[in-house]
Amino acid sequence: MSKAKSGLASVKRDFSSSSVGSQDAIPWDPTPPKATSSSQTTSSTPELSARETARERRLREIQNALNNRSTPTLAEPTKPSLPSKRPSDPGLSDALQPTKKPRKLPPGYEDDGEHDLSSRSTAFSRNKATYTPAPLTKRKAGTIELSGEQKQILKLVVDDGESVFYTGSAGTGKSVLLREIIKGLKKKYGRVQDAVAMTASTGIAACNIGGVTIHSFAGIGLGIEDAEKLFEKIRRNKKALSRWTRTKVLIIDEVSMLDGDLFDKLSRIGALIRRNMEPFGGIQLVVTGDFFQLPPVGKSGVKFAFEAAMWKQAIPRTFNLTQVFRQSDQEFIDMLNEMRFGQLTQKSIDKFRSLSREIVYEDGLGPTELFPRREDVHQSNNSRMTRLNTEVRNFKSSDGGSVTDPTARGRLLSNFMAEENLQLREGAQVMLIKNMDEQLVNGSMGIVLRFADPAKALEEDFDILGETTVAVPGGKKPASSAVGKTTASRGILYPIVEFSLATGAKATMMVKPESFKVELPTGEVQASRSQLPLILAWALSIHKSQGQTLERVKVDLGRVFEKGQAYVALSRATSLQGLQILNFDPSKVMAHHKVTEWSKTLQQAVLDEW
Ligand SMILES: Nc1ncnc2c1ncn2[C@@H]1O[C@H](COP(=O)(O)OP(=O)(O)OP(=O)(O)O)[C@@H](O)[C@H]1O
Repeated sequence: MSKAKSGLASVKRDFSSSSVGSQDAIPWDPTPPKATSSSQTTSSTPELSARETARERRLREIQNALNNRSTPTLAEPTKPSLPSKRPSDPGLSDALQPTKKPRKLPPGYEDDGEHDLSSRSTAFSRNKATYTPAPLTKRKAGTIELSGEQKQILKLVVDDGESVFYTGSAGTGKSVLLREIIKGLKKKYGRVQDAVAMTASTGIAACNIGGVTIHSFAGIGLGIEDAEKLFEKIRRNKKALSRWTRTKVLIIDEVSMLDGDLFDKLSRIGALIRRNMEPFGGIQLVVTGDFFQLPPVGKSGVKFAFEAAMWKQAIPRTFNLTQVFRQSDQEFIDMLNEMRFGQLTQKSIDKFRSLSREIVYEDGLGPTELFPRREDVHQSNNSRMTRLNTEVRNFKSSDGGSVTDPTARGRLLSNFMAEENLQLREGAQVMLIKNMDEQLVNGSMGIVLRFADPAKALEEDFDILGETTVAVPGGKKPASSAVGKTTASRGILYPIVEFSLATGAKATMMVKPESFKVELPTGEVQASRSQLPLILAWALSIHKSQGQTLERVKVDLGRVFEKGQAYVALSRATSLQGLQILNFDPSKVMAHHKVTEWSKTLQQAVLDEW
């Protein structure tokens, strides 16, 4: 086998643009598109669809402009008194603009020359910037073309069965690649029971990939005892024992938060159970994460997984993804990379400081404020809700699953992004927490326009997102009761949300409940929750924001206390224009010295290998 090019030789290249291109389009389908969500819009009323392709939309806009009429929206709010005014058609003026200077877009994006990042009007005056959201970039709807480096790792893992650790700075597509790897492995192993174990260091990260925590997979409880004692414990747990024996590939996501001692214990346990003295008993490992992001929690002296005695032996190959997808502005990418390595130049410090201005978003959709503490998140969201002064509607989740112990169950359920009690009001700013189709993805932001009865979809002309079981508005039914299907929901009012898409277009949809699960490789659902796939999004914890891509971000660095937190928070933003930073303090953005040192040795090791 030809030796794969290890990106770690190019850790330095992180500071500049990367160039790996890719030829073959790989269809990207995070969750199967709901037949209803896309097809309804396009097939039932194509001329009114807010979800048509960007090109169709532009043609219609131009046609409308020529005919001197405004663009119709999918569902008009019944109450015109929304909290803020949104332009009827933000793309219209662009249509009439002279062609802008071409700009460089990262591979994976398609530029037809019609849109220019610089065309977003961000006028700075007296420490205030006005931001008129315009189409950001045009990405091929429905497809993400994996870069060359992503494809290379995919092949090594799926085709060649190699154990790998791949890292990369924020936004380099680690999660996108992991989803492709999971897809590929599931296809490879088909029905082989327990073959692919999808785990992560924390519950939230595990939920994001539809898996379980590494603790839960391993059956080690808190994992405090030594490996031999834990081995005895697992031997008495038939299910855990069988998982360890059958697993062919163990995926560990967000490894930066995994404790180094635990890594060694797991390796030893695998060897003991499988009677194979190789690390992890010979199980193929796929480990990913960015050690410059959040560190292991709950211990004073942090021991990172790369400090584990078995780390190198267990994962002989390491790769560094270098192509940043989340941001396309090279200045911002460079600033984030400097920050990641704790090497901020004065120029970048000045630039970060200049971002303290308030940004006025002309479409009324405000930034998401990121806080390190949950209390601040609740307080911020609650105070914004109270200001709305519209009727509160409570959506209570319907929970289930095989874990019955209330504490254990509560802990599992608390990892879901979906709330047990979701309170919404007309005008509430919300974020979608599930990939629904190509355009409405985890992280899509919107505003609740009104509440309506799904049975009136045809009459009132709106589309419905999410067509599964029903959460209980008002909490009238017990939380554990599994309730009926869509047809049984007659009379229940669900929110109609106007989403702002990455293309700059709007999509107005009714949002219905979706199910969220913590599932073992056997298919056993440990905990499940049926709830609207929405959360209030004026504020979010940095912890929950990990993995998200946000176009409008506000961070007060004065509140940040943990290494890596500032980097995670700022790197969620897609552009400098959509980022506001209060109390910027260079000492708050320092990388952990162990991680910085480790990354240097890695670089050297790979250079030697070359
Ligand atoms: N090959 C690609 N082509 C186009 N867009 C991509 C590609 N890979 C990733 N992206 C996009 O880049 C953004 C960041 O991707 P992703 O969340 O996978 O990065 P990440 O490395 O996991 O980031 P983080 O470490 O910050 O969580 C997402 O919007 C994703 O859709």
